[in-house]
Amino acid sequence: MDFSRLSHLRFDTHNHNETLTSLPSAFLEALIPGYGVVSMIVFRIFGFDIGLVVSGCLVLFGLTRGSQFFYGKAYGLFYYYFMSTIQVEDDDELFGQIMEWIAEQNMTKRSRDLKAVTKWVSAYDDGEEEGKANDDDVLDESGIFNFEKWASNIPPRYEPNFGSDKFYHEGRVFRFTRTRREKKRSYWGEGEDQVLDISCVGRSTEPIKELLNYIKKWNLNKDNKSTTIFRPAPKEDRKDYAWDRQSCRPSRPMSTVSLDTAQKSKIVMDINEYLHPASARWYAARGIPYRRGYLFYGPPGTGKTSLSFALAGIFGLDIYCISLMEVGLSESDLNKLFAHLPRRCIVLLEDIDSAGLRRPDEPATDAKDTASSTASDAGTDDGLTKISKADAIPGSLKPATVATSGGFKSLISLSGLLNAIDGVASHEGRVLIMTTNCPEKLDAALIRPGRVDLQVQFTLATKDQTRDIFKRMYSSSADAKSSLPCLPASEKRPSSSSSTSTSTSTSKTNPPTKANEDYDILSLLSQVPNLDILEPEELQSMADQFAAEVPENAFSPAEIQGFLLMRKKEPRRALLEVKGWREELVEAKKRERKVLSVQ
Ligand SMILES: Nc1ncnc2c1ncn2[C@@H]1O[C@H](COP(=O)(O)OP(=O)(O)OP(=O)(O)O)[C@@H](O)[C@H]1O
Repeated sequence: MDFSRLSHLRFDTHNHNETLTSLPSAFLEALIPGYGVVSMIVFRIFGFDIGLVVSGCLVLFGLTRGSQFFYGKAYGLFYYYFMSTIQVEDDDELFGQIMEWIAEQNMTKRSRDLKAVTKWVSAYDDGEEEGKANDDDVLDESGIFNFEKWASNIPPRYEPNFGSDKFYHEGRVFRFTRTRREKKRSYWGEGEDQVLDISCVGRSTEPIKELLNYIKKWNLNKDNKSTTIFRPAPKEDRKDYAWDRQSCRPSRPMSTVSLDTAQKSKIVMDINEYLHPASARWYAARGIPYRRGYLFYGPPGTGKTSLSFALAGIFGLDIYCISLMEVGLSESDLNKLFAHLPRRCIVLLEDIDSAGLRRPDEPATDAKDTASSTASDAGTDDGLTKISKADAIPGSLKPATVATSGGFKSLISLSGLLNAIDGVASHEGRVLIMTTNCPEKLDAALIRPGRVDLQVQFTLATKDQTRDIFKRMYSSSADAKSSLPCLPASEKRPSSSSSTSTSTSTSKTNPPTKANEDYDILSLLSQVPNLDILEPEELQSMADQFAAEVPENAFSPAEIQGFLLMRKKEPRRALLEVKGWREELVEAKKRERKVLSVQ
């Protein structure tokens, strides 16, 4: 730029030969090298002064920038004095709910600037996504389910991109702003920290609060009821937040847990009464800590976890799972976890006995316990545990840091656990469920009334439970049918009342035409049967026959369910084969064999 040319520029009001256009020309000459030559050429060829056009553009540019500047300033002042805002951070449950709601609003539908999200989903999370995929198009030409093909059918979710936009709700205009914040490290790697600002005109946040309540209700009323499962956040993140949302499962209906009806109703009624808002006042008026604890005990696979999830579903509670065997989980972590629970929730402490919590002065009774006590000493030497409270059983609650199966050391002493469960800092309003296979190994202090209010026994399958499991497996109700995969249309065959294991293996359908080394496997696919549809009376009679073949209190519901799952479309085959399976299982249990030849 040749600024020396600016020295030629002077405001001479007496010189009328100097036109107005020479003023910007002199500026442009100084700012754009060669401008004078170009303007002269244009003038000579076209006969007009290019300076007029350029100065017009400059004035427009200046006006635009100026108005932008003043608009920004004015909006800032207006925003500051006449608008209200509520901010939501991305680690809050509300963030996801708002994004889901806003994704369905007109603002997102008409926007030309969107963010497509293909979310990582866990096995349980994808229930909702599944609905969006086309189930008929998930098998390849050989009839094999292809996950990539299935996943490619799921459309991404479109969300508003970073920035601002406005939307209307119930006659009011709101401003939605999504911004990035500095990145923070999370369990899954480096994640993006985002915030949402929802604003409205007016000096009250009331309309935004109403909107957020509306979104929460909208979220609740969506068809798919689900239970969110939380686990302790990874050690390095625990100073920021205690819990990590792990997955979201469709809620388990209570009816799918086979248990004595009286027992089920007793638990449901007890929790229902406890959760009622009036109960909190009742407890407070009597000086009783507002907490409720349950002990579910019984052999493995009898439905302890299943009932916990069904209860969470029925009461719309989230589940907070803690394993005392979690590596690195210290007593202060445990206290923090209990202190950071929401107002109402279920805390699930699974397999409490295998955490090896016991009084150190108890004699070791088996090999595992011997290992435990050895490690207990080692653990104490580490100085990793300390007695934080001894009010429950004075004097006797030394740290019980032990090694259990797998060689991990639980850093939690019995006193530390008791302190977390019902210490002064502990949370009120939660439902604590502890599960165990060996209640006799538990310390009496852990299950004393006040900590455990109701003990629920789970037994090996009774005749009723066996019947129930059979009926649920083969029920032809709409729900049951829709959850079963179907064969490609060309390979469907009518169900016949005489279909058995032999009929499926001899069924003649077109073998796969592809000549490749997988031929044998692929040809088996053509023999996969379709679900035998049973009339209710027939189903009842078969369930009775099945229950008559399975000895009472000998097998767990999980074992029976496992056997039926292998024949989930073939109730008749299950009836035919139950005897062989029963004998094999009884024999295996007698000889303490872990593997079965009939499954
Ligand atoms: N009473 C039951 N009713 C219905 N299904 C059951 C029942 N018991 C077990 N099952 C089935 O068996 C499987 C294992 O059940 P679950 O995990 O609830 O058992 P658990 O008692 O918690 O076992 P563990 O003590 O080993 O943790 C689940 O798939 C569940 O559906």
